[in-house]
Amino acid sequence: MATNFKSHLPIIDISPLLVKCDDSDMMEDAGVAEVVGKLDRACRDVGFFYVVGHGISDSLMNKVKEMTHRFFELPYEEKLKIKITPAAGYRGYQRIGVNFTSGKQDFHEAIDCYREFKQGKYGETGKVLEGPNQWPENPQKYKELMDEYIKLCTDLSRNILRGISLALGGSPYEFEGEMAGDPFWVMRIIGYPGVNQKNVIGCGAHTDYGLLTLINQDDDKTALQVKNLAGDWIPATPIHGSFICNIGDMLKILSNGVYESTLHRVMNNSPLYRVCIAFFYETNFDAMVEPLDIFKEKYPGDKRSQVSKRVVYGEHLVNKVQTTFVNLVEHI
Ligand SMILES: N=C(N)NCCCC[C@H](N)C(=O)O
Ligand SMILES: O=C(O)CCC(=O)C(=O)O
Ligand SMILES: [Fe+2]
Repeated sequence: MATNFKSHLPIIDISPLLVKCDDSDMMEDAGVAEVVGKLDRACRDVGFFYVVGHGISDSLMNKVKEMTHRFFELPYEEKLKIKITPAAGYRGYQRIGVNFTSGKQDFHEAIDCYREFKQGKYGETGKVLEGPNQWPENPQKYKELMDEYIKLCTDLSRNILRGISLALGGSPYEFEGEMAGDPFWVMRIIGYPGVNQKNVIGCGAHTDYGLLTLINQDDDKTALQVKNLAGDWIPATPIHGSFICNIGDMLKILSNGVYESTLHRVMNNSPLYRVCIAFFYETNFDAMVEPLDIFKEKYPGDKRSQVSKRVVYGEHLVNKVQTTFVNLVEHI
């Protein structure tokens, strides 16, 4: 695990990158080069970092969390109107205890959303996740708000990945085109009830499945924990207005193992209800993901580059979803 940090996660102000991210020669800008250097260190050493200067307004970040609190406060019957089922493409609301990580029940409830796509577009594999996202009637305009948020998160993720692509020594566009020019995305809107006992596992240790994750979490509870090289769990204390950004399994493979996806878990050791909106930016659904030639050439002798993995992203995702919700299948 590429996490040799001791306590804090790095904080990166990416605004210089965003100013230039549409210029192909962005690396000539000193500000961009500095951001790229920081991204490289953070991705090599930690796999997790805070992003500030990302251009998504505080008021939108907050509104997304406020609306989410309002949804989870609704009575159970109300939330169950948009219940997750295999027939609904595993989209919708799941009560506490439905989600499993490594065979254990997690203590959270959530709405799961996936990018929508045309029936049949991704064959048999894609069928598992087909269907429209399910949105509640209340709070009103929740869907509209989240649609706007998803659009901004998609653009932001692509732009951060341009920096990461440069950080690996590639062009800005190694994670576009055939690999991720038509990126899939996943969004989990998650609620963790407050507890009065320690060490209740809100979400068990896992790595994320795709390229890059953007986490928008409540400011006043520390619950997300990241595992370092020494095996300690380091708290990812909230920083107001920031995203926590972390590397997923597909970026590990594409980078030839130079950057790794870091284990993390969630424990809301607080009596207060915590929400988190996790946006997962992924490759194309049908991308065959394997180490990119450019990174195999650049990092041939690297010990960590023994990534022989080759996986179709959509299959990786569907496998994970079916393991996570194995108990739902019986209730169709
Ligand atoms: N789409 C992503 N990355 N979701 C991460 C969820 C992690 C928990 C899930 N139960 C699991 O077992 O992985
Ligand atoms: O609740 C969080 O802070 C993170 C959740 C998470 O790791 C995930 O859904 O993949
Ligand atoms: Fe995660």
